[in-house]
Amino acid sequence: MPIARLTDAELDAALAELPRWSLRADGLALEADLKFADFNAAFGFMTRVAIYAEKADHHPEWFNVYNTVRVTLTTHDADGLSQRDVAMARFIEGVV
Ligand SMILES: C[C@H](O)[C@H](O)[C@H]1CNC2=NC(N)=NC(=O)C2=N1
Repeated sequence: MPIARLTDAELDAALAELPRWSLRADGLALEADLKFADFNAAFGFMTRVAIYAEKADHHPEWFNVYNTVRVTLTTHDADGLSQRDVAMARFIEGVV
């Protein structure tokens, strides 16, 4: 089922609220580069996000190298950004 895309105003508000996150060049995703103390901390973070993702049925795209995780949030069912991405970014800010 399609999900509503963020309006320009909603997107501006989300970017203001989430300083660690930036808009991908194509405007269809939020990105953040996160750094942790070590691999254990990075993988612990990914585990917490994975549990959220399963509950929310909303899944991140991410790339992990040792203590870094590059996270990309987009809503496939919206072909762009939705409030689900904002909610996930907020959750991530609470556990990072
Ligand atoms: C069938 C299932 O509910 C959908 O494919 C869900 C799963 N996880 C998802 N994750 C993300 N990031 N976007 C989606 O549109 C999405 N859709």
